[in-house]
Amino acid sequence: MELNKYSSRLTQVRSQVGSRAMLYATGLKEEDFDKPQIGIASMGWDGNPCNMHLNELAELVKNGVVDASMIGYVFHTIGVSDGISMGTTGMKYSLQSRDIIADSIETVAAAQWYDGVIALPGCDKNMPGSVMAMARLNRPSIMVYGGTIRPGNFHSNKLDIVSAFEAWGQYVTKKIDEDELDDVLKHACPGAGACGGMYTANTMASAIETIGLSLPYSSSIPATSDDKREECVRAGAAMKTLLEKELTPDKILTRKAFENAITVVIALGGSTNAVLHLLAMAHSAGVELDIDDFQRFSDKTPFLADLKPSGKFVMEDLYDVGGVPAVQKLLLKEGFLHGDCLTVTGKTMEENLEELPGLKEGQTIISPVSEPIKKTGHLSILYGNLAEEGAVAKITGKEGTHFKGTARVFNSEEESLQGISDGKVQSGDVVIIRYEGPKGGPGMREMLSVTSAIMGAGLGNDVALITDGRFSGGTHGFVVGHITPEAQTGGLIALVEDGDTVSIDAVENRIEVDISDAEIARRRKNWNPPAYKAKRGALFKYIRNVSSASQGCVTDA
Ligand SMILES: CC(C)(O)[C@@H](O)C(=O)O
Ligand SMILES: [Mg+2]
Repeated sequence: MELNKYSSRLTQVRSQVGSRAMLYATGLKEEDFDKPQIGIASMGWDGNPCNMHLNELAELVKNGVVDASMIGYVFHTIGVSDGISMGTTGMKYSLQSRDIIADSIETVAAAQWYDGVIALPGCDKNMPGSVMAMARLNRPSIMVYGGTIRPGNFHSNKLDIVSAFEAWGQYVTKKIDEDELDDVLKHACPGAGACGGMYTANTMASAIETIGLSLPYSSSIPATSDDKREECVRAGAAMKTLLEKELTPDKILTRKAFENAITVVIALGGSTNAVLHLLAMAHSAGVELDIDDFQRFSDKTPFLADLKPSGKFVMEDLYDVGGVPAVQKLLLKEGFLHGDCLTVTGKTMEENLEELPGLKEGQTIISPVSEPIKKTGHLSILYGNLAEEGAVAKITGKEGTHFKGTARVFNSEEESLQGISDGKVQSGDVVIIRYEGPKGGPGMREMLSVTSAIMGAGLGNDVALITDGRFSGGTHGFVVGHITPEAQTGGLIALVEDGDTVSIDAVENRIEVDISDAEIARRRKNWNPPAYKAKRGALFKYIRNVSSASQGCVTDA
């Protein structure tokens, strides 16, 4: 069988003289022209711990590709560091970077006729962006996750990036001083790797490994470990198998595989961003999935993992007790997963797991299914007059299931942070942060600075926060995001005023503001949508193209 189905369009067609001349210049010899060509998409760049080691890993991937008698071409795409841009207008570029990554990998691989793609992503948006491109291209593909960061150690406390955000809340409320704050910042991120708790990067890597597009353990192997380097080299041989079996993403990205991913995200207590990203990945793959599917699986999947942000442990700890495959093995045994889904090993999930160990005896990170942290999932899809097209809540149970309070309205993240510093937010308030939606923000910033300030200020159990923006995987507390329709497009969230009563019911899955129809009509008459915040450039294009949060914020609908 010919493995160079795509690249042969350049290498085997006599008239493609320009192609052949230029390929000679890249170092190919005559005997290389019938080898498959693999595009290696590195999201490496120096300025972000999640990504700063990826170019080096890409060279290891290339070695593995060459060892398997194929040609490897490393190319690059962009990234945004959520951790670095958080709390600033820079974060408006974060979500759209997912679609730029997808577009750029699709562009290079399609234009250059690569026979397969191996992607090396690190930070949050890199993983879904890579998979969206793989689905669109539908050529054999493997994602090698850049890996999780190790925890920082300080006075025998395990620190991570969220420790830094929460330290700020402690500092402004005078619980720690300047020196203690500095110590946290200096120790929070000890090297390369994506944020260490079950935050968005580790959530998406776990979801994608479960879907079957990464080799087993990819999501839990730490970034700086020898195991990660070894995984990179192994990807070449795995790619060869995929080419031989013609195992394309459409055979892996099935409805059942997405159901498995949702189940694992819920068992692990993963980021609310998984809702957006899995919807977008399903859209690229042509798989039917909607936000209500998340409720269906949340209703029947137990929340098991004592991982940060709501728990104690980090991804490296999970790796030490068996990693994501051991969690899959438990869930498969208990009947929560479809074992017959194909993966990039060329085998099914069940076949992969047969050869792999289960959770280590005596471990305390993953609860048994009979004694979960919470019987049902932490993700809820809420509806009501405040979210006629849906909203996503993260309720781990520690915060309770109902909240009724007084609206404290802010028209941006900055306003809300100022409000908290000024002591405007008090126990019993429902903090509303609006005009932060996909079009209004634009770009649905993550409200991690705000939720961490609330936590750090000790208000975590006493206030709720709702927004048409989104949350970091590091956010915990009583929070509802992705409110759709967003304020910018006239959702009722735009008409709420200070002092209104808002109720959130995470049992009945409702989110309502108590205003009469007559009052709503009166307020609506006086409301005009504010001007878009971008008038040209990338964010303007984003505003024009982006779909709602309930549709995954895709830009090609
Ligand atoms: C900075 C974080 C924690 O990585 C965040 O961006 C997330 O979404 O989890
Ligand atoms: Mg993020």
